[in-house]
Amino acid sequence: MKTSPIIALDFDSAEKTFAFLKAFEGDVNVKVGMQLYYKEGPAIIARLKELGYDIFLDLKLHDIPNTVKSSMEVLAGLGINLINVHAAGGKTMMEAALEGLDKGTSSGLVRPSLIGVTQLTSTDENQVREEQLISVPLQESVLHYAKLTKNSGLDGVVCSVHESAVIAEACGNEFLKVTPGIRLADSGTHDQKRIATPEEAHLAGSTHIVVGRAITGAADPRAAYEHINASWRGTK
Ligand SMILES: O=C(O)c1cc(=O)[nH]c(=O)n1[C@@H]1O[C@H](COP(=O)(O)O)[C@@H](O)[C@H]1O
Repeated sequence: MKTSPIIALDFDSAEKTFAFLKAFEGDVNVKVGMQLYYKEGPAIIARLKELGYDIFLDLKLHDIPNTVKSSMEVLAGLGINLINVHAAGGKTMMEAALEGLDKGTSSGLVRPSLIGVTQLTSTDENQVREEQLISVPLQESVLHYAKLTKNSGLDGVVCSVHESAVIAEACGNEFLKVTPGIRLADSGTHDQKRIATPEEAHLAGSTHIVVGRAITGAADPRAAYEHINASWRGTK
């Protein structure tokens, strides 16, 4: 992926997606999530690729190793740049995901980077304790999943900005820290819990930021993108 913000294309149709993208040309990173992919299927990926976008396919696979492996083999053929699984699926599942990607790209396609979702940014300390029955602090749980992801051979994690620095320390600067939950100081949090500004992401060492509603819901999405990009690069 380019080192620029990844715009979450959380739209319910190709029509709305391409209307939104008119302001962006092919020079940004985009994320296709479950809503858009389930609606439009692989065709949406082919169209975005044709226009030159770098693509994060965010389907958060989490199943038995064999199912994840064979699904990844199929998805690898789409020619995407980045894809994810839930780290909670475990080491064997993550290794199987990698195997599937390798198999699906053995004809010469570039293997997409594979990252593990640690704890969703919509999760807080209380949920981890009460609903997941995890007795260690949330940051420790995220760090545990980051190390497990690294030991499984993956390229990085999805985490919140709050955990980027500690993951960099344990897993290295090159290990991807892809951070959603990005909000400007004056915007609403919606369903996110572990939020941070683009400036904070820059300081914490996030390697990528994922931004949806702060751009897609802005009155001027291109201006919002430029503002966030400059803040994240530390040039503002
Ligand atoms: O894997 C993701 O992209 C993801 C992981 C996570 O922990 N939290 C999270 O918000 N996301 C995705 O990042 C995007 C954030 O959107 P906004 O909250 O609108 O910026 C959504 O498309 C989520 O599906």
